[in-house]
Amino acid sequence: MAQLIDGKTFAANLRRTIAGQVAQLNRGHGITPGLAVVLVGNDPASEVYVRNKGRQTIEVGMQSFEHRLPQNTDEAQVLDLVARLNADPNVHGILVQLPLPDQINSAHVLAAIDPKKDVDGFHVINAGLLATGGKGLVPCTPLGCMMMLHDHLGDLSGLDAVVVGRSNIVGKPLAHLLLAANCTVTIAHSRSRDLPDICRKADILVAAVGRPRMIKGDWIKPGATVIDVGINRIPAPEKGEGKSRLVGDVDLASAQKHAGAITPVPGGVGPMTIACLLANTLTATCRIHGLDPSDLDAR
Ligand SMILES: Nc1nc2c(c(=O)[nH]1)N[C@@H](CN(C=O)c1ccc(C(=O)N[C@@H](CCC(=O)O)C(=O)O)cc1)CN2
Repeated sequence: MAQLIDGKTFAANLRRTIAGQVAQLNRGHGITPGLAVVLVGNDPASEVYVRNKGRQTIEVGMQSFEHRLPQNTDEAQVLDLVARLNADPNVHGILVQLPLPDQINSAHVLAAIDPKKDVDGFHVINAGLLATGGKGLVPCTPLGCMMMLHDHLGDLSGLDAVVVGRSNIVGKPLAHLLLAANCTVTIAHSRSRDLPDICRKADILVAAVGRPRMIKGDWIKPGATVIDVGINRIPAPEKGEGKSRLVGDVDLASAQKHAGAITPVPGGVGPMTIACLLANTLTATCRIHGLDPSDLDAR
């Protein structure tokens, strides 16, 4: 039976470390990191994520600035807010919660964020720095996946990694991070031919395709480490009428019989996303103030 990689505990430990580093930054330099989160509209899942981000930001000792705009906000209004946040010296990190309402072009908004404050790591400058081995800000979910992989496997050099999914937010940045860690990386997707066979070659299998329970146990190499990034809400009539449950992109029950270790959904990669957002905010704060984040005590 596969070991379950506990993202909740991992994230809690990371937040404890970050809280210590924030206190250190505050004591030593009089700096308090500030994170601004922009939520446009009333998507129920986004509401929950933004609330959790605000709460956890405060818990680690950072300042939280929450900006809620109505569903009918136009692009110019969001761009105006981003410009003000770019110029605000108390704000070190800016995050615009996705998805945005249809009338707003996300690419325009993400491009308007100062890359130094882009704690989501979605700006093309940060994407380019990641692709070319530079020192930018790395998207939170892939960063969390790498932390869990290093913790579980140590050195990843020479391992075969298959990433199923090619999004700009997860699949592509994670492929770059795995490559930088000396893995042999294959990016596959829903249209890849012989997807089960491609997956069976993986020592590290990452599922980020957005299709509930698509990856079956017999697609997994015995003993492989499986990272399930999927967050899919499916109907759960057994819990009562109109109820739903969260499942990943991997069929956990069958995967557990083949994998060596696997991240569950919920409780795997998800909690690491917000913890890594806080880590990125700390990194951004240090860099903006000309400090080296690695000088902070990581205990
Ligand atoms: N600007 C961004 N927008 C979005 C991102 C992002 O990284 N930046 N990612 C997702 C949503 N997201 C954070 O924003 C996020 C998703 C899931 C979780 C999480 O902890 N999931 C839990 C389950 C929570 C639940 O019960 O619903 C888990 O997997 O255990 C945190 C953050 C899209 N938008």
